[in-house]
Amino acid sequence: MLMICTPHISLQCMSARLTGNFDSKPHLAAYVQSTTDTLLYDDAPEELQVNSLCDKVSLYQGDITQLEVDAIVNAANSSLLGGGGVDGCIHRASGPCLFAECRSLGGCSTGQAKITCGYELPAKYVIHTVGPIARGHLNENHKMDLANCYQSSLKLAKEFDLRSIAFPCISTGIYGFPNEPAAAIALNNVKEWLKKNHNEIDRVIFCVFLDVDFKIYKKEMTNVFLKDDDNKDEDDIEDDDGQKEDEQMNEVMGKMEQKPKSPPMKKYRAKKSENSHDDQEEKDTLSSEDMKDLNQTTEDQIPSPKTPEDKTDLSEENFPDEPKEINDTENEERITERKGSKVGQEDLKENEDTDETDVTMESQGQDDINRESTLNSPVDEVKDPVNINQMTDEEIDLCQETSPEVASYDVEMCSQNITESSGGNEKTAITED
Ligand SMILES: NC(=O)c1ccc[n+]([C@H]2O[C@H](COP(=O)([O-])OP(=O)(O)OC[C@H]3O[C@@H](n4cnc5c(N)ncnc54)[C@H](O)[C@@H]3O)[C@@H](O)[C@H]2O)c1
Repeated sequence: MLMICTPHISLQCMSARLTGNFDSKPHLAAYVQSTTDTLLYDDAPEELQVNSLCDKVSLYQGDITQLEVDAIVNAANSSLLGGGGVDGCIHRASGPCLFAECRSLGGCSTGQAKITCGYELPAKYVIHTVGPIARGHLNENHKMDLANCYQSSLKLAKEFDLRSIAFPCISTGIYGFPNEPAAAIALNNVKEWLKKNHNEIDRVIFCVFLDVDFKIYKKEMTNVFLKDDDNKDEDDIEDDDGQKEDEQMNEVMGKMEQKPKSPPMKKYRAKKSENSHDDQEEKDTLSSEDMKDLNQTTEDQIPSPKTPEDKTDLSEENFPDEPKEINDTENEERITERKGSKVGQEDLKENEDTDETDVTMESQGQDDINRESTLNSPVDEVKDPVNINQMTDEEIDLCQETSPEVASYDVEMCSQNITESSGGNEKTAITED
């Protein structure tokens, strides 16, 4: 059943139909999975008879930080240190521990993805990916980079046994990727991945924020997924048969052991060492490109306590192609608010000497920000991010309490590194600027 959840139906009544592997946290709106009836919206078309591939996808319009899924994807920038738009919302909603963990990841290249815990978010994990900066016009590299964002994020979801994932419209905001081609790339890449990994995930949610994206996805989703019914070719039929066998097998296996929903980081580590030969087999079949990605993602994903010299210098010169901050009136308020916190000062300093932003992108970014704020996006409720260096031991303990997944992750060690680095390179980097 192709699900299209719209704001007309309150999430509360929808969550009443919530089924499947989702923890029901009463205070959190949850995304809807209606298993029986057609879901839908006022001018709902006939019930959409679609093949099983579409049982896995949903369209949701709203704030991604509200979704109670295994992972939400963040449209981040290459520093992974937060910013505005969906990136800013996710960082604000998840709390200071997300910032601390991102800081230990050493940035992320365009088209790649890295995973962190979700901390105070209803989602268990955040997959940070960096989309291409298209500035309103497209070339083949932009399209490939955007496709890689979806592929890398889904690859991480599979590695971490995540069963549900929500994507925002990556790169279509301040990065200026045109909305329609971006939607087509998102839908087609998710479809191709689902064809090969049908049993690896229960739900992929396309979380749109703006009406323009909702209209595009509503139209495109039926085209991209319904098309399968008409021109199913031999391979697909074979795939489906193969998948049917897998499904039966999984059903039997499923009865024998309850699959863990999504193991916390620590378990993942144990699993990795036990079945390293499996990983090796998988690596043997992966292409060299995938190998690079896989190594890059798996080794980097598990934050291990870093010695001071390990730190990657996150100052601006290491991320030259990052578009500069947009300073419009709303942002100015936000910026003044953030000036109070040390983090705000650091980030602002890093961004202060920014060169001219691209006019198209700026106006697009500006429109996005204005539109976002008119949509009462959570961006309006800006909370000052607490600076990890100023966190007391109790706060750090609280971080670890709120997210069992990070029990083994030493926030203290990380904050110690940060204190040292802010005493060392970062200060130098800033004065050099
Ligand atoms: N530096 C800034 O002032 C600034 C401002 C906006 C965005 N950003 C962000 O811009 C870069 C990434 O650009 P991008 O176009 O990939 O991302 P983006 O600018 O956040 O836009 C991506 C999409 O997400 C949508 N969106 C915004 N808030 C939410 C939400 N709460 N839930 C769901 N969807 C939402 C937004 O409407 C757009 O369709 C990063 O640097 C990131 O920090 C920075």
